[in-house]
Amino acid sequence: KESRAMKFQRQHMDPDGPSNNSNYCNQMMRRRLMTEGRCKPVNTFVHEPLVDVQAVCLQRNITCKNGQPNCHKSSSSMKITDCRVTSGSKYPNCDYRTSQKERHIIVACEGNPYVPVHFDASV
Ligand SMILES: Nc1ncnc2c1ncn2[C@@H]1O[C@H](C(=O)NS(=O)(=O)C[C@H]2[C@@H](O)[C@H](n3ccc(=O)[nH]c3=O)O[C@@H]2CO)[C@@H](O)[C@H]1O
Repeated sequence: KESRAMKFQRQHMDPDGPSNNSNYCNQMMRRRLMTEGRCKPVNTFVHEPLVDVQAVCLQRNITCKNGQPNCHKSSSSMKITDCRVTSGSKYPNCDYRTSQKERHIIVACEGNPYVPVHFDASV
């Protein structure tokens, strides 16, 4: 069974990206298995080294969207790509808009080692 830490990496880590093509999200959402059963509506990929994203867990605690207190915000902005399903998207042909941004990321961390397990938001 996939651990939550590994699921976070599958869904949100792409250190070698971003590739500047408008099909990035259509390709990556499939490749990372987020178009099975349904088109995942929103997903962010982070284009920074894994160690830098793991280090976000060392920032002070802030409240997550779900009210839990185990979220942390990156101290600097990071290169990300937001993938958002288009209005014309029809499962199983999931279609995404690809938006490259530089934002602070907010992740939830859990476990020992205390590592990212959920992408909460970007600001
Ligand atoms: N505090 C916590 N501590 C520990 N665990 C926590 C905590 N909170 C949730 N989980 C768990 O995480 C799991 C999970 O998949 N949560 S999810 O909200 O659906 C993820 C969102 C995110 O993937 C994506 N999104 C969203 C915005 C954006 O900018 N970029 C972007 O990518 O959309 C998704 C839906 O919003 C679930 O098992 C839940 O129990």
